[in-house]
Amino acid sequence: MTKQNVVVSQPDAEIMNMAISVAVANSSIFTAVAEKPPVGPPGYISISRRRFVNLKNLDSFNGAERINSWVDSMRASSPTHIKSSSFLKEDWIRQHPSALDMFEQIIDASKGKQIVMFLDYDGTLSPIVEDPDRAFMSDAMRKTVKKVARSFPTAIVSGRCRDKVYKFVRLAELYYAGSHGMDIKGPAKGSKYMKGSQGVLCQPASEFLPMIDEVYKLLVDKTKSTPGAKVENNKFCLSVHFRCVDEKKWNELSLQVRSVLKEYPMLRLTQGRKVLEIRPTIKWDKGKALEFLLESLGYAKCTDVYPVYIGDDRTDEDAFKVLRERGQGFGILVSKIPKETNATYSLQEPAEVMDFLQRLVEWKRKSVRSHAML
Ligand SMILES: O=P(O)(O)OC[C@H]1O[C@H](O[C@H]2O[C@H](CO)[C@@H](O)[C@H](O)[C@H]2O)[C@H](O)[C@@H](O)[C@@H]1O
Repeated sequence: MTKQNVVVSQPDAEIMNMAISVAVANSSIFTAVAEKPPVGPPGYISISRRRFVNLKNLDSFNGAERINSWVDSMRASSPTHIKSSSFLKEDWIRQHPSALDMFEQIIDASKGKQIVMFLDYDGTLSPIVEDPDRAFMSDAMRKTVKKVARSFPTAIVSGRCRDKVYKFVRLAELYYAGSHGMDIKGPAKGSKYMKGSQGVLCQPASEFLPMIDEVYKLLVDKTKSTPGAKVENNKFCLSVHFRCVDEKKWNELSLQVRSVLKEYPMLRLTQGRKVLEIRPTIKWDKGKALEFLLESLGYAKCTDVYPVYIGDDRTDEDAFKVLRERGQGFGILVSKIPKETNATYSLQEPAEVMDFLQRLVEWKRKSVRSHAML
């Protein structure tokens, strides 16, 4: 990495045509979409804004039906509503076996390859709780993640804003991709895997900051009449929490969100666990963040890399899909209930995630020791 900041040209007026420059050394992620030779400083690659914004698939705000379908789907995927038959569950587990049960096979497949770990935060490293500000991770989990980071390059990939997730995790040796990957920073301590990576590596949505702040204020104001509603500012995206809102009021809350967002076609909605996420309509997600980090670590074209992504939410599916398409490594979905997923394996809850990570660290320790004795 020669330069470490994403440079984005002028805001609003020509938003659809402007170029975005992203600092990536020898990048291949962006070259495929680059229309013109770089116009930014050396070390930056320019991407046409027209290409960067996913116009065809603009998941932008387009009506009450759409938002109602989000709410219906949020309702349907809530564990309190799902009564899956034991047959369904067994079938699902056959298709997505427990990563703990498959541990030996996983290790065999990773032999001779560099494992790179990607960990989602909420619902993966910390249990889901009512108050998003109190989603603490246990000290035991923190110690485990610290050991993981000593053994393999490790990144936290979260929908939360990077600073906030850092405050929960408090490990300076990790890469952090906050705001669903729209804010990536290297380890504060520096990295043995990527020299000079302490700074911000990628912020592809920085021109959206003023808009996100504006919409945050509007949403706070609009939703204050709905008891239990909470709007969280995740810097490059926003979360509107439904968890503490009476289910009878979910439609009302969704309509409040709609009434604000209809004025902002450059923002789109995605759905998480009892949360609607509002984010820029750029083609960037946790999958792109994973690719960016692999590339930055120098593994873009390596056949001997083995990325492992663990996550519990819909937004993690983008990363699972990338791994499936690359045919490298695998995803692990954290879920107690059968869900459609691109992950290969499953784990039931954060406690099982910790077991899996501990086994991985232990295996690594033993394999380093046995190599040293050769
Ligand atoms: O990508 P993640 O790290 O999983 O972040 C996704 C969202 O997680 C948080 O919300 C979720 O967890 C809360 C605390 O357990 C829970 O109250 C909420 O219902 C869940 O949706 C976080 O607050 C959001 O901002 C993140 O986008």
